[in-house]
Amino acid sequence: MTATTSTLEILHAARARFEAARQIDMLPDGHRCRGMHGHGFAATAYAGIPVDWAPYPGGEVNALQQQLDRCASMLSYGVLNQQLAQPTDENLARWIRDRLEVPGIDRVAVQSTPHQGVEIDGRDHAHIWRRYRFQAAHRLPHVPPGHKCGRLHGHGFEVILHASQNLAGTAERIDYDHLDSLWAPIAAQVNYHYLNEIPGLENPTSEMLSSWLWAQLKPQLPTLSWVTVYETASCGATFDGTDYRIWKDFTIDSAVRHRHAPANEPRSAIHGHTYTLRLHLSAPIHQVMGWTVDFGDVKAVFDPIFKSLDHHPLHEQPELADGDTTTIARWLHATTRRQLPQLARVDVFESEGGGSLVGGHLNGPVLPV
Ligand SMILES: Nc1nc2c(c(=O)[nH]1)N=C([C@H](O)[C@H](O)COP(=O)(O)OP(=O)(O)OP(=O)(O)O)CN2
Repeated sequence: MTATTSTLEILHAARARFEAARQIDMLPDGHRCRGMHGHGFAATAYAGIPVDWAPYPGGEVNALQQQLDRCASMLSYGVLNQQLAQPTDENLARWIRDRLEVPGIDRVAVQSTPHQGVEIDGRDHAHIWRRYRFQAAHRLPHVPPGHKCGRLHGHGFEVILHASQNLAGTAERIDYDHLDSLWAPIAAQVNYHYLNEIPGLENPTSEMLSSWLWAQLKPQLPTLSWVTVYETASCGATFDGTDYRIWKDFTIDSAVRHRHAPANEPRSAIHGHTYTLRLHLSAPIHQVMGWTVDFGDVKAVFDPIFKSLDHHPLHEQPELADGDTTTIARWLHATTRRQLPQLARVDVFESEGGGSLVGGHLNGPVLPV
């Protein structure tokens, strides 16, 4: 459930890490995860927290964090089977969700490794995802002369395959392993290759790559819900079979204080964060360029706003005086949309996974931060 202000949806987010052991007995004999083993888990909760629930306006993310930390501490350095019989990622996410004493929980995600996880959405559906890497070269043949992406260059690309399926009663490893088996022939085509030489990838933007991957995979994986392509660590595209979305991350190092925090709350004093700002844009694909909006144009348009925030005291700007991530994300959404009407959503994280999401619609894949 999201909190809504006129046309905007707002989600607060928090993440907690915990180390724990588990064995998953329902897996077939011989499977590596049948034996006792351990993971460094990350749990993330997203909630549209109603006004007046947190101890002070602007304290929502911290209040959610405390709740999530409490749940994680019940699991930390323990054997998960003592809490739940089949501690798959999906079951863990439900277990945590059921113990969060927070109104407006929208989704809960669990990552068992940096490369895989499950998210339980507001309709109780499970979305599993798994991340793959490949090394490849490309050039964008239609960009204007002098554009750096017109030159032959390369990336360590990352792809996340998201499948929407309810794993209840089935073995989680079948699904992760199934994704692996579908990815293997694609990896053989793209890894250590020049993408422009692959039929269908003559203009290999992130957008074109995401829809090309979708076309390869969807017939074999009807539950495929999104394909996400990271072109670099800070930008990429997502395709859901119909619509494209891109995102671009920015990092700002800024000071802040929470105006409404009580004096005994550390956030009432001047402090600071290395924030991650993630701008999501949604637009029809340009038929020649093969992209929605050039990442470079997003950077150029956002640059003055970026410069007004980076290495500045945010709370000294009248619109940001409250100092919390929701206020910052709302302001960024309003201010940036005037210059970039394709802006669909803004995420502001003050810590790993902890922050606020603001936009017209907040559905879509939650990308690991
Ligand atoms: N919408 C798209 N825009 C751009 C794409 C694309 O696929 N879709 N691709 C490129 C280039 O190939 C390029 O490699 C990406 O460059 P850039 O946007 O500059 O991203 P960086 O991470 O290198 O930028 P930083 O300066 O590190 O922020 C261009 N545009």
